[in-house]
Amino acid sequence: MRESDRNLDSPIAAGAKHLKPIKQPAKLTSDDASLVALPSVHRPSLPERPASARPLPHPSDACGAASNLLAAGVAGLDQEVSERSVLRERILTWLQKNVPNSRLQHILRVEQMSAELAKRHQVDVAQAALAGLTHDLAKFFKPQRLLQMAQAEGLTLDPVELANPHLLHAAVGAIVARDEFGIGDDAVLDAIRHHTLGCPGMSALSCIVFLADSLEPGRGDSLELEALRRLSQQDLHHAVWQTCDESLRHLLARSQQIHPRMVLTRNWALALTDKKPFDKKLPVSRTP
Ligand SMILES: Nc1ncnc2c1ncn2[C@@H]1O[C@H](COP(=O)(O)OP(=O)(O)O)[C@@H](O)[C@H]1O
Repeated sequence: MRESDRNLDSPIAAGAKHLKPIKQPAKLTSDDASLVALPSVHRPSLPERPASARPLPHPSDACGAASNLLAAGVAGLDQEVSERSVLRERILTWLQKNVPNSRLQHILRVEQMSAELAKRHQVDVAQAALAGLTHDLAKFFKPQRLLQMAQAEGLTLDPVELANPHLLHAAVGAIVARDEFGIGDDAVLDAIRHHTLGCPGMSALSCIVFLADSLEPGRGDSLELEALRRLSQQDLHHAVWQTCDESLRHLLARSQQIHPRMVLTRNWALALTDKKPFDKKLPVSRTP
């Protein structure tokens, strides 16, 4: 299911032919904004007076205080939304210089699908959108650069990564997100790190970006993909398990090396999935 952009037969490349032009940075909706916590407002303490001496607050005072609080909250919210929008612009400008347009379109669809899945599963939409937007920052780094950056970071590389340095684009992408864009949110950095192979115990946010990377609409419209998209709306762990199975089948069919972390991710997600009978509409194996 997963293909490099260099392969013109890849689902992404195929899907990209039917793609819309690069979207302008979407404005955050009021729904997204509502997920941002209002900042607490410091109120100076008043000298104590006996209860009997305290005048009852005039209703208009209460209204004034409430509207001050609201104004302070809205200002904080506006600032956070505008900081996010500035960061998104910076990332988009960087991506336009560092990845081909077909990959940028994929990234934008991953951002979008991550945000939708986050909303559906009550996960932070802003974190999901940011992780989706940054998951492939290092996708087009050359193998030598990936190896060198991973080693400089002190990462221990296993034999499959040494033989396939491209797998390191996930871990190196998190380094770029941190160093180039100052992203310090560990949940977002983990979601970038785990977007290709997953990781046992990964958060709902990481599950979402892992799934969005494999299932975004540009990946195709096979029955399997459609079924996995429906499943991702209902049950993240079940969808991670099935998506790993799909990727593993694909790797086996092409005689590619398999990184064991995906097998561990698959076993973890399988163990967390209720043993319900399969949805008849969800194919579990390919028939010739
Ligand atoms: N478990 C795995 N073991 C080895 N290679 C893998 C595994 N999962 C994915 N890959 C390979 O890693 C590369 C990158 O995967 P991915 O990040 O999903 O990229 P893409 O977005 O191009 O599909 C692909 O070439 C894919 O075949």
